[in-house]
Amino acid sequence: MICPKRTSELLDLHLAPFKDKDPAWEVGVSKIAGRGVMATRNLKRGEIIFQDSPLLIGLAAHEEDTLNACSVCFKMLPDTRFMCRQGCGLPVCSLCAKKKQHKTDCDMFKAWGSNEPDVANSVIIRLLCVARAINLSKDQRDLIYCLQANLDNNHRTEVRNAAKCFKNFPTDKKIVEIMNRTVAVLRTNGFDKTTDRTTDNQEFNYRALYPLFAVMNHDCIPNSYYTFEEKTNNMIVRAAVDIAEGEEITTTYTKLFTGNIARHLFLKMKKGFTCKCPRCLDPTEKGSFISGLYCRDTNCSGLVVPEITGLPHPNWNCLVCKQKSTHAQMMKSQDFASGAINAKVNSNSLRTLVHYLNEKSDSFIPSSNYVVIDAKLSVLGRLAQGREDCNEELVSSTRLRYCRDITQIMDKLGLGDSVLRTQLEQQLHKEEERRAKKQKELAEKQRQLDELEQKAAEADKLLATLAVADQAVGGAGDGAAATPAAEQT
Ligand SMILES: C[S@@+](CC[C@H](N)C(=O)[O-])C[C@H]1O[C@@H](n2cnc3c(N)ncnc32)[C@H](O)[C@@H]1O
Repeated sequence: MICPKRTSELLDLHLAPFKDKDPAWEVGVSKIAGRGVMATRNLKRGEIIFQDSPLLIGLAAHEEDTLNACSVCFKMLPDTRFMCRQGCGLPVCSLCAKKKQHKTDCDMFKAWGSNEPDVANSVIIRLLCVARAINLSKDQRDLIYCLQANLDNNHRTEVRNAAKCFKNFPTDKKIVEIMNRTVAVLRTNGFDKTTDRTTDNQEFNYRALYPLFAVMNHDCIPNSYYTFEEKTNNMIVRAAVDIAEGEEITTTYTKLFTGNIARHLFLKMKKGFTCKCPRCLDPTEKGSFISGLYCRDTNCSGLVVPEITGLPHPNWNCLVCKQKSTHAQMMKSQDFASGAINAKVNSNSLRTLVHYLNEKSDSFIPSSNYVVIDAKLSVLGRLAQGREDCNEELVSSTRLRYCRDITQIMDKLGLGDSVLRTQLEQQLHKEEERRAKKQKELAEKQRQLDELEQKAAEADKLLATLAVADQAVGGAGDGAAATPAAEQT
């Protein structure tokens, strides 16, 4: 393990513009693994713990991505003429083309000589984040070297493949080693993520290295969560729950709603470790039954969970009738359910999907299963876009029901705050407010109706009285008229 003190010194230099005078964190020896980030005082849920800025950042440029995003500001560019006119092989906007960052990138890639400088090549564009490490200061580079790098067999492939795209790719061992090391550090600690920018409403994929975040260990129920500052791409880490002084601040490297086995496989294959957090050690995942399936015995309504956690192919056990099933048997049920639900998710009609989730899927997959949760999240996402052809009542009831279902599962898991929880709570709040407002309007309409009815009843009553009076007067009149007439005759 690299000394936490040296890591702290280098992090202090990197974070100098943002670091509090009295930071709420320090790098220390972790009980989970190697170094970790520790709380230096009690932290309240929601409190900012630290701000981290990217030491390296660049476009993710996956093969399937559109490549017309600026390599400096990441803004999407028009489909044509987005490549640098200097022939470096990088996409850049006209504003950023004049910036120092691009000049450095451009000089480096021009010297390497892209084979096809006018064609956007995902391998070249993706390499930029890695290649930027070459031009960092010594302290910054030391910080990269200070971070954990899982040196698996594949970490050299990226640079090797990129080398084929240039005529004069560096052969200097030191430079190639910096790039290979950076790839390994990025793979162990980096971010490869999609972001939706709210201001320009554009989505872009980037890869980045946030060095303080890179020292945070994983827990499947993390006690912190992060958001990004749009302008700077800085990361803001907040407490997801109250955290006591001395406690380790953890994050999650996986999606919150992945089942035990999928999380285990991802962490083992991609991050090289086996998680032993309480959620991972509990086959029911804290009673949330996220991976739970129905018993194969049609006469039993029990839930089936893995017998032992931490295995890629465990046997499964029914919690009611105790029948054992093999992993292959249970995966058949899971695959069938996933296939059926995902087919509906990918079909065009939201109404069909909602009907299926509300009325049909419960007969073959428990509503706690991650496939159902994912499908409900997809429905909520589509409703948020507001483009679906659904009536108001369906939108409202679905939103309320799914937000409640998902927050309930989060509560069972013991998950504190997160970006997702905030979004769900906002949607719930908005929907509840809308419903309350509608009910108030309905009550007001009812009151007005009652008032009108009352007035109408009063008017009827009055009319009836008048009619009676009229009749009485009419009757008396007839008599009165008769008399004088009689008198006249
Ligand atoms: C981003 S680094 C975290 C910081 C790391 N502990 C260090 O000393 O630099 C990720 C690596 O930390 C280790 N790690 C993180 N969380 C872990 C956990 N829950 N259990 C075991 N190892 C973990 C794994 O080796 C993983 O590849």
